[in-house]
Amino acid sequence: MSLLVLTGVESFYRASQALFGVSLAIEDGEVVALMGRNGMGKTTTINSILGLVRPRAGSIRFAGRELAGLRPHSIARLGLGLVPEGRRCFPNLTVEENLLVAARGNEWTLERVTELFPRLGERRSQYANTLSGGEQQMLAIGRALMTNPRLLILDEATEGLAPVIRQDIWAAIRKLKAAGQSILVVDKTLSELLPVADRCFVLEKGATVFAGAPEALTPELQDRYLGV
Ligand SMILES: Nc1ncnc2c1ncn2[C@@H]1O[C@H](COP(=O)(O)OP(=O)(O)OP(=O)(O)O)[C@@H](O)[C@H]1O
Repeated sequence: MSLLVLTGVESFYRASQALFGVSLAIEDGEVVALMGRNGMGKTTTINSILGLVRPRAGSIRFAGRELAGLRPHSIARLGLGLVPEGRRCFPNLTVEENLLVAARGNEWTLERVTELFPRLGERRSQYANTLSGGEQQMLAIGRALMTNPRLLILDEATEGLAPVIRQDIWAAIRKLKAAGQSILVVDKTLSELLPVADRCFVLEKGATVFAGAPEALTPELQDRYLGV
């Protein structure tokens, strides 16, 4: 059984339709890339999975369960861990407190997160608002992992960060993949994303227009669907 399956999802913001038929599937342990130019519906797809936007048509099944009608907190509890665009941590809690308040389950611990991101270990008693942008992003990923998600969702996790920090984050994503973590990634850095992805889905105007292995996403297709 697939971990996550979207079939013909249509979502709206009030009267304005944003998704016109998004279909995608993620198997357990896969890293899946969700791609497309700005405004094509990637974040709306993620919001639809999480129940933050209610689809009006189509189906979203997570671990065999239809998510339609469930509230966002119930959906999150089924095992979805989001790292949102623009990293949200508690500014007035320390790194350690930020991680501990997110903890649910016992596979991911403070120790494991700080092993993945040693910088967080070095700064464990620092307040989150004193961290650099990259460190806050690592903390946001650490917080999502502390919930022990069956599926980790990264929405533009490397956007706007210094190159050396982006490399740390990609290295962490590769380690998570090697550990068998299922991940849905939205990111514009194709040179990092394509080698780590098992499968890619490309959205155009709110619909899935490509589904396949990263090797099948030829330079021509990249140009057609992702070029500026
Ligand atoms: N809160 C909102 N209210 C109304 N329309 C919205 C809202 N959020 C997004 N949209 C519209 O929905 C469509 C899809 O946007 P979405 O943010 O999902 O795209 P995206 O692929 O994630 O783009 P980006 O890379 O810019 O984040 C766009 O036409 C956008 O203008």
